[in-house]
Amino acid sequence: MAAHDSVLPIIDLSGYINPKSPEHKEQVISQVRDACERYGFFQVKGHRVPLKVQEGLIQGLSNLFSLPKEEKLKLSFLKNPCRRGYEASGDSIREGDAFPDSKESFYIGREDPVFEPPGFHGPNLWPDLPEDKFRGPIWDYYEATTKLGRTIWEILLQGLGYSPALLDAFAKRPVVQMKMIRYPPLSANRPGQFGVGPHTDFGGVTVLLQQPGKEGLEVWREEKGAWLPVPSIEDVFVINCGDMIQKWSGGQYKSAKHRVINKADTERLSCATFWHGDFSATNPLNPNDPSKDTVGKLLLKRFGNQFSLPKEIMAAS
Ligand SMILES: O=C(O)CCC(=O)C(=O)O
Ligand SMILES: [Fe+2]
Repeated sequence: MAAHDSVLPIIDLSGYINPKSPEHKEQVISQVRDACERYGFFQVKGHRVPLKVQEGLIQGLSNLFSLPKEEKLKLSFLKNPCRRGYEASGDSIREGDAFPDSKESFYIGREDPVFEPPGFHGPNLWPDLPEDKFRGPIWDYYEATTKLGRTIWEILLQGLGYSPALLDAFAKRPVVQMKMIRYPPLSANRPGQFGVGPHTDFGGVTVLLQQPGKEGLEVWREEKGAWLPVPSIEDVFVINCGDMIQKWSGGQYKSAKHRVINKADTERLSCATFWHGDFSATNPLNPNDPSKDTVGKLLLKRFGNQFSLPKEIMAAS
């Protein structure tokens, strides 16, 4: 495993999705397990998300973030009970950081017709842009990465010796949230300000697309005491495990700290699809886990802190 240490592995998922033999599939499962144990992060190719869909997403993000600020603020996520919509630069700060994140973001999730407390299901907010400029390509991408997130969960389960069929009970109507992000050019930041400050993701599997050629993501390597930059490669996704997976796998799969610093003097776009599972589902990575914590309970614990959810939403948890 020597060569692995200074770069994240790039795993070819075609060996799992379209295997030439059972061994081929097993090989991918064990590569993913090794990467999750060692880094909590890896990159994937052969994932079956068409390049056209990825390009459509990046173009859609560019269309959205170029809207006038007043237009974007009309869609503020702070006024939305499902926390869907627009988050302005400066709305998000973590304990210990000197400045709020410089990024601006836009959130969507499953498209459910009515709001359901505590706020993981409900309708999305869509900007006033023609269908083919935003909603169409964004939804295609959401669906494709939702499928990829499920495939990764299947692989993670098998890496721990469980059947992928456990996912049927875990994901009847999974919470899958998508965060589209724009990082301003470096010169727009204050000295020491992060695009996104150091954090771990709080839920299940994260499927991340970095705009090709726009670097900035770094992963903390505890053993080395150093940040490892994650290259931004066309048609390659970054996958990582959140805190729920670390907890539910008994620490076998890591939830690694990461951050974003856009060092370039051009904007950087990215998009994270957070695939969590059903709100009321319990641990599929250890079906004998005595704690009966649900996805919803664990998410609310963290969301509550980060977004200052209104009291009535917290009370419903
Ligand atoms: O933009 C990126 O590369 C990473 C974003 C991220 O870590 C997050 O939104 O949780
Ligand atoms: Fe993250």
